Amino acid sequence: MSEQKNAHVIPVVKHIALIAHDSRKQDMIRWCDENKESLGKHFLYGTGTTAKMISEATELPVRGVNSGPLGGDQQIGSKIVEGEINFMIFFWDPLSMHPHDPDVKALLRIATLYNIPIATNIATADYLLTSVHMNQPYEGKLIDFDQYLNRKL
Ligand SMILES: O=C(CO)COP(=O)(O)O
Repeated sequence: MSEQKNAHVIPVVKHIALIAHDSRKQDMIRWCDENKESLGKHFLYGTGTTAKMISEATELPVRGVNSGPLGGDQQIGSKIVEGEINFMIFFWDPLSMHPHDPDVKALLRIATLYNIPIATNIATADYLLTSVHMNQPYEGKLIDFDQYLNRKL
């Protein structure tokens, strides 16, 4: 076997945050289900309820933080600042107000500031997931990589 074949293979893996407001959760679940194979290559985070619903519907492992209204948006924002998230899919609700609107705005602000690609609808999420950047090996900080490989979330 050639040396090349024995070379250590680095898996293609990015850290993606998945977040959806209630009126958009079904869109998020459907999109995740349709893209299950591609998403399965990446490490997924989500706000509490979104993460739970995606995991239950698709069996994709999604590491949940708190629910959005209970600080989940801020936790995701903090992970962005720490360099732990590469892409954000955030299906926010453009038709209603939320009690944690300042947190939503703060998350969008911090993701913009840190140059994180953000998809707020299915069309853009499709572009992100099929982008060459999504499919380049991860070069940044990898957290809990062993856990990721074993899918022990
Ligand atoms: O409110 C949210 C984002 O602002 C989403 O939170 P959940 O995923 O917990 O519903």
